[in-house]
Amino acid sequence: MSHIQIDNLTKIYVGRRTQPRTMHDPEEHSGDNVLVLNNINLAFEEGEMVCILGPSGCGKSTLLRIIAGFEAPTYGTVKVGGRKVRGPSDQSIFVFQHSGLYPWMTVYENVGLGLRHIDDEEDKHSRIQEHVEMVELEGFEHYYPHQLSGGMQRRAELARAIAVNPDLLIMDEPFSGLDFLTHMKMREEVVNMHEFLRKTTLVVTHDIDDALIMGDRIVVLSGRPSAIKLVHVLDFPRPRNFEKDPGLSRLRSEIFLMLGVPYAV
Ligand SMILES: Nc1ncnc2c1ncn2[C@@H]1O[C@H](COP(=O)(O)OP(=O)(O)OP(=O)(O)O)[C@@H](O)[C@H]1O
Repeated sequence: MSHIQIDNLTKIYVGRRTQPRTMHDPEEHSGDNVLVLNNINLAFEEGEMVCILGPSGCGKSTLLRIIAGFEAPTYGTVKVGGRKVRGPSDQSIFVFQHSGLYPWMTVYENVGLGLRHIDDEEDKHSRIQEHVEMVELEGFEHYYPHQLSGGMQRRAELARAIAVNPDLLIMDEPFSGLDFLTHMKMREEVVNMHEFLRKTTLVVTHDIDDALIMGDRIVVLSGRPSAIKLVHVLDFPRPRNFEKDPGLSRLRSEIFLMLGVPYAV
């Protein structure tokens, strides 16, 4: 059984109607309704990292929010671990596009947020510390988010997400807004962390290179209403390098082309 099973998923955002509905005016095209996801069928396996690409506004974030239980599908079902998703769960942790750290809490407190249920203070402390160290933030435990760089904030957020030991990690544009070098470093850290922890991880990204360097598989969505354009297993050896791997480089050009850019930059 797949870890995540998505069957016939359709999402329509319902807007204000300007005209009464008629027989020839199906719901998905009426009024200001927006058909975002159109009959998506996908399965994600336990422990794999899948990167989801697609043009802006095609519904990538919507898909993640539905899998995380923040939004309900209009039609179809999403199951995680064999159970139908009916709302957010502690086992599916969402890392947002922009820092979701609580500004009034220190790094230590933010990382410990999901561990409040642990009564044994020593155990709790060692779990927080272990995850702070995993993202190389030791020494910054008592800093507040505004005292950290953008990259450090993302690392703290990652530590907070992983500390609760979720079954599923969902990341929406995890590197957006980071400078180039921090982006590269964070990407490497996420890949290393995934190699080590093997959590099922879904990453939405605009960045084709990120998807090809990180993913065990990629899913490419078409423009809205989104349907699946490509599902591709990335069995290229790691660490991946476009210059040294002509197959990877060729696939990169194909995906650029698929997304409307006829030349890879
Ligand atoms: N709550 C909402 N109500 C109405 N429409 C929405 C809502 N959320 C998203 N949409 C619409 O759904 C479409 C898909 O949005 P979504 O954010 O999922 O796309 P995306 O592929 O993640 O975009 P981007 O890559 O630009 O972040 C957009 O047209 C957006 O306007």
